[in-house]
Amino acid sequence: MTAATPDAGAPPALSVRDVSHSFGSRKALDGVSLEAPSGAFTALLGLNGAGKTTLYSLITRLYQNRSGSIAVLGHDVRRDPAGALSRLGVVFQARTLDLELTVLQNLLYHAALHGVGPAEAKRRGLALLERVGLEARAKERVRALSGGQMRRVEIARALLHRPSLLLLDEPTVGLDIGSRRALIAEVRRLIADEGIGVLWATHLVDEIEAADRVAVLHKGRMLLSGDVSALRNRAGTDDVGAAFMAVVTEADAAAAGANAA
Ligand SMILES: Nc1ncnc2c1ncn2[C@@H]1O[C@H](COP(=O)(O)OP(=O)(O)OP(=O)(O)O)[C@@H](O)[C@H]1O
Repeated sequence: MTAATPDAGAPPALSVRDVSHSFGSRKALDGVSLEAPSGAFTALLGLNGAGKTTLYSLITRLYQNRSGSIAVLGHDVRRDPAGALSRLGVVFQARTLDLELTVLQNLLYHAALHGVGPAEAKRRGLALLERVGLEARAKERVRALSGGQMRRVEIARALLHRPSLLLLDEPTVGLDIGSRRALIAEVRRLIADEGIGVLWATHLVDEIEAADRVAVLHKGRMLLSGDVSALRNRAGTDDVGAAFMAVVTEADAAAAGANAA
């Protein structure tokens, strides 16, 4: 298979501009902007409570964004929700498969919700299961799968309607090191083969590679968004973990200084 190259003139897979969100008086996101290009792995890096899940909830329209704009491949989620959501595949942090249905039944059910006909859904579902190494388990109940295998089914399911953007919210939580590596490698292959854009929320810096894009979210603010080299240069270290912590610590110190003044 040849690698897919994204159209240079096309809008980015995801564009977030100046988005804020509050829960009562608690500001969870404060003027957040971010771009995830097609054909690239963008890591949304943030500690617990940074605002990653809130941002995903706004992109997927679980919450409605009231300020700023969010667009999936140029389709604004507020003005053209159907156009945006049809181009979006999501793997949530919590498992969302029906344990009592078979693997294939889970996929067919999801495909029906997206208007994919049964014959096409079965053909594509089996092809995607083969991709993630689970074709032989298609007729088993999901309950019989391991956590890592369930995650791979969720990724296959998220790709059924051929989205341009795949959002994953801390997808490796609870997986062992082998399953984590296999899952990340699979997603990277998908990017290379199909040219989709991926936004991968995590706090695990070892999931990031030198060629990736990285967006550092901290306490609701986007501290940095760009190439991994931009993060390293900003912190003056090649160690991505140390660079992440340096940027976060600097932001905390600046906030403490501003509060004391
Ligand atoms: N439904 C809610 N009601 C009130 N506050 C909320 C709600 N959801 C999130 N928050 C708050 O918003 C902030 C961001 O939370 P969010 O879950 O988006 O962070 P996160 O980066 O996904 O964290 P984690 O890595 O722990 O999952 C936190 O201060 C959190 O307490």
